[in-house]
Amino acid sequence: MKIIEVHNYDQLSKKACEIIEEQVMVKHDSVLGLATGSTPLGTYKELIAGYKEGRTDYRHVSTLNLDEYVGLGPQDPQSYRHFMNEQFFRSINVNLENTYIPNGKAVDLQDECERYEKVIEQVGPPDLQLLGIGENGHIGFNEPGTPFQSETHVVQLADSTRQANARFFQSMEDVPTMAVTMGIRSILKSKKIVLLASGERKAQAIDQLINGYLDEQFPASSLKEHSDITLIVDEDAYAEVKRKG
Ligand SMILES: O=P(O)(O)OC[C@H]1O[C@](O)(CO)[C@@H](O)[C@@H]1O
Repeated sequence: MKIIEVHNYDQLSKKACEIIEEQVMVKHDSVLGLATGSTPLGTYKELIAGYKEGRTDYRHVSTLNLDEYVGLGPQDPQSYRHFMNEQFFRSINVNLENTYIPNGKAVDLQDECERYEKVIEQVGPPDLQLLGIGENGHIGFNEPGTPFQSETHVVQLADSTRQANARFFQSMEDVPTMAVTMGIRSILKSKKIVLLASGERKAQAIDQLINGYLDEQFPASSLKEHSDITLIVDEDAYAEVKRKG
């Protein structure tokens, strides 16, 4: 695992942007695997700035997102489709038809998982997958205990994950209890993975990722099996690793 330590969130966002821009410059029809949550927001802002300055062109790029809440559709401000449209897609020249996110409103969720896995096969795998990490080590919405062989599936969200994401909703009751997520096996198919972690809330998880063993109770440990992982961490997220020396 390649580890890039930076001072703060701003530098983390700039570094992630640099890596993604390089990917799109080298391969103009790159497939980008994208993530939601707070961590990649700065990266999207930097990428938008780069686009506006003429550094990048997303006309031929396709994107595959990791997950979506069950029950939320594109019009719901808290849906991940809405998040991606607002925070990134509408500010660049990507063709929206080439942006893929699971459908959280699908009537048959099992069918939706199978359909999305086929989309990943046909469009992907991502040349570069951007990832965040949950405090409990989740990647995408793969909660502790998810088999490493899992493909796109429906998950029951852990209480801690719902609490962590409650800040985006009016009340805890509004936070969905289920999501559709790419599985760990689906994520590991990406050619290159860039994992971002910022802030002291992530320090334990980063320590466990770097110093712990492969363990299905800690989904991010599956990344150790991938041959091209870049972890970008800021000082606070790296603090526990540093403290232990
Ligand atoms: O970047 P955040 O908001 O800390 O979230 C970390 C992870 O949690 C999720 O938001 C899901 O709870 C992921 O999408 C994200 O990678």
